[in-house]
Amino acid sequence: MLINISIEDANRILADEHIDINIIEISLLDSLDYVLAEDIKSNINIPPFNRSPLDGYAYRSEDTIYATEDSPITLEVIDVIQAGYVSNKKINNGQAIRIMTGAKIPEGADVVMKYEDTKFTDKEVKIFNYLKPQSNIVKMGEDIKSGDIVLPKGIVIGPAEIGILASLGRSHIKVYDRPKVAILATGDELVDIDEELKEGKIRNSNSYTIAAQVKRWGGEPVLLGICKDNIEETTRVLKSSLKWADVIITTGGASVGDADIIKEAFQETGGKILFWKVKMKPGTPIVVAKYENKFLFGLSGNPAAAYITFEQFVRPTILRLRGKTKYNLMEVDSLLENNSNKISSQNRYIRAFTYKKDGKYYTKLPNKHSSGVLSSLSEKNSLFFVASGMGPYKKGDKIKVQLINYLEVGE
Ligand SMILES: Nc1nc2c(c(=O)[nH]1)N[C@H]1C(S)=C(S)[C@@H](COP(=O)(O)OP(=O)(O)OC[C@H]3O[C@@H](n4cnc5c(N)ncnc54)[C@H](O)[C@@H]3O)O[C@H]1N2
Ligand code: MOO
Ligand SMILES: [Mg+2]
Repeated sequence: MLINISIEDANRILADEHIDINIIEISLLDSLDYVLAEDIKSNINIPPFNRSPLDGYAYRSEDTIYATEDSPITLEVIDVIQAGYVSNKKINNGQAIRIMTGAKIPEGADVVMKYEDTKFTDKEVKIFNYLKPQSNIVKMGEDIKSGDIVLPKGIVIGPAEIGILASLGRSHIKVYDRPKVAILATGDELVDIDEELKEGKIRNSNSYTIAAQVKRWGGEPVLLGICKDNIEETTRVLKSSLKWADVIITTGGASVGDADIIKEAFQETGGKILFWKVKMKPGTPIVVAKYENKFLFGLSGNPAAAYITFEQFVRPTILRLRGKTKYNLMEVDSLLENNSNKISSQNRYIRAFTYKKDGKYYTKLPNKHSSGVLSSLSEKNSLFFVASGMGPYKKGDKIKVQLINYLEVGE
């Protein structure tokens, strides 16, 4: 078992683990934010015909070569085409058809002039200037050509992709499924949110924080409730969850206390421990195991430690399980707003609020930092990483922060 490893090694070990991704078929609108699991090829041209981009008149360009402001050319109007309809008339010399935006260009016409630049009656239209052939004609296949791979496998489905799929007539598509994530709180001291608080007890907040983080990154959280610090009971719950969950996250019992049994429980399930303890604060005692193709994350019981180690180590795994290939958090250069007097003896992620003003990012640190304090994580959107031995920092120092809610956008 690897113990007390660096943050980089922990990330590398996790990234090297093989990921089995499930593919499901899903209805179009439900596919928002899923990753596409098939190449989408078009079997039609879009638009499927040459069409008018304007409300105006379609005619033959050659008829109007000599049209000028002072000496307009008059054409006979032989039909009207609304969008969605076609004309069975062919335009000959000296003729025009009144046409609406989106309608199919009639046979014989090679140009469209908008209403505003003409003078017209029901029977005639006057053209005052010459337009080259093909002016104001949207070509068949301008948007999508038949045979094109319009959406490649691996892209994230957003509103535009949903529209493209709709235009291709796809009501169902193949996507990578969302991982099912079982969440278990462990600790004799825990009661659930609707239970009375007796002496020595605290409420289980971790399960809810973690479930919200899982949801935010697109996993499907399933709360397993609370387990006592008992290895048999914990192992039993883990084993039954391993039958259906892709990921199990526990909180508590990860350290060296008498009742800290998570590492042993992971082993009892038959899982292989990938590592235990990472050189960082908060969250040092994280334990990660693999059982077949499933991941088990044993996070510290301390609420801020669980929150931060989730973002560093669990989030990338959830995103990979959803078929995403980009999963690093966005990092920005920022200016520190307050002094941070501590010299860090260990690598440390400090919770922070980062905002933009006049084109620059600024970062404010809260007063409370302890790994047992959850309240000061409220409205924090970033983490200031301080490597071991670094600091103190003062107001105005240039720092780098991770934005917790945004993924890095790369090529
Ligand atoms: N002798 C040592 N003691 C500790 C060490 C160490 O290296 N040597 N490491 C400390 C560090 S760092 C951390 S972090 C914690 C990790 O603790 P555990 O993962 O074993 O978690 P617990 O002991 O079960 O609980 C810690 C703390 O968190 C509270 N807690 C637990 N579950 C929840 C929950 N679901 N919701 C809210 N709060 C929860 C629990 O009551 C404790 O206060 O160990 C240090 N000790
Ligand atoms: O690593 Mo622990 O999470 O700081 O208290
Ligand atoms: Mg403990």
